[in-house]
Amino acid sequence: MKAMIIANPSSGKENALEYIEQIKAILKEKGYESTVSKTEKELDATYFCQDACTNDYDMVVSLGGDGTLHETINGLVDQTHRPKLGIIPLGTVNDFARALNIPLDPEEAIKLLKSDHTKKVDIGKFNDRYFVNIVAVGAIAEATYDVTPEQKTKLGPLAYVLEGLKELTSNRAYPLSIEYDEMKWEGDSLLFLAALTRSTGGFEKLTPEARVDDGMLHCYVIRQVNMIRFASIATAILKGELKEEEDVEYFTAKHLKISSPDPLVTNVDGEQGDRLPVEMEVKTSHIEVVVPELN
Ligand SMILES: Nc1ncnc2c1ncn2[C@@H]1O[C@H](COP(=O)(O)OP(=O)(O)OP(=O)(O)O)[C@@H](O)[C@H]1O
Repeated sequence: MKAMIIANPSSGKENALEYIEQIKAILKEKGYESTVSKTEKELDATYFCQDACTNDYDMVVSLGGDGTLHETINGLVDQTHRPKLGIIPLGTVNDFARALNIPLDPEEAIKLLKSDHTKKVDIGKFNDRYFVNIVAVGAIAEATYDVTPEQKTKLGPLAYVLEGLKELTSNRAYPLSIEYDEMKWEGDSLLFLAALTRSTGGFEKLTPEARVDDGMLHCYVIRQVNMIRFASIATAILKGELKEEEDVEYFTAKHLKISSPDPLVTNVDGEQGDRLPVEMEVKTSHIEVVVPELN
């Protein structure tokens, strides 16, 4: 069997290469011959992964942060032969690893590669690219670009949450039109979220209803509210009860289109995405990931 290790030397603490021998040794025990592909720039992970698919590799291991993982998955999704995916998280947020209960300690995640336990997970299509965790539209989505690399290193996921909350309190709402399955929602919204997993933005309670393999986008629309109501929504987020709030519309969808008269930018798995209008759908149980047995 053949495995490709896609390693981003610049991820996290810039120590990806220190783990390569350990990964190779574990994969060898499992009967894999490994090739190492080191990324040098944006999209390298996507091209490497596409090569692994067309050359019939049996497994691809992403060794890096969410950016590397995202690029790797984008290389997998459209292929007919899709190798199993192993994830060694080295980044700051590691949302997808959290959602799948993959250890955040790289050494522990490497040991997990021995496991025969896998899970087929949903992938979201967003215009002509893919996402695994969450799409956000509104003030919080715009805010995540203000997080500096220093803040990210010091505060980790909290940096996004703090920036996001700061922006939300500015109480800027945007007119949104959301067509989902056979339904439609229109109104002014502070924030729209479409989540595939329960771990989003480094927060394990933001979207607790979402499961990685339920074939659904879990959507939350926060309406324009006054500061008192906003405080109640912020508390609900911390308790994992966002959908219970009266100013929050919650629905699930397999397919949706979202538009606005304002040229709003989107945030897709923590990175800047296309401006509205955008279209999303779910590819159900599309990628097989090595996970711990408790999944
Ligand atoms: N050798 C390299 N040097 C610099 N950047 C690279 C290199 N190889 C890939 N990249 C780019 O670095 C981006 C960020 O990588 P990644 O998300 O893995 O690390 P990170 O930023 O430390 O993680 P996180 O975002 O979770 O904190 C990737 O999306 C990729 O485009």
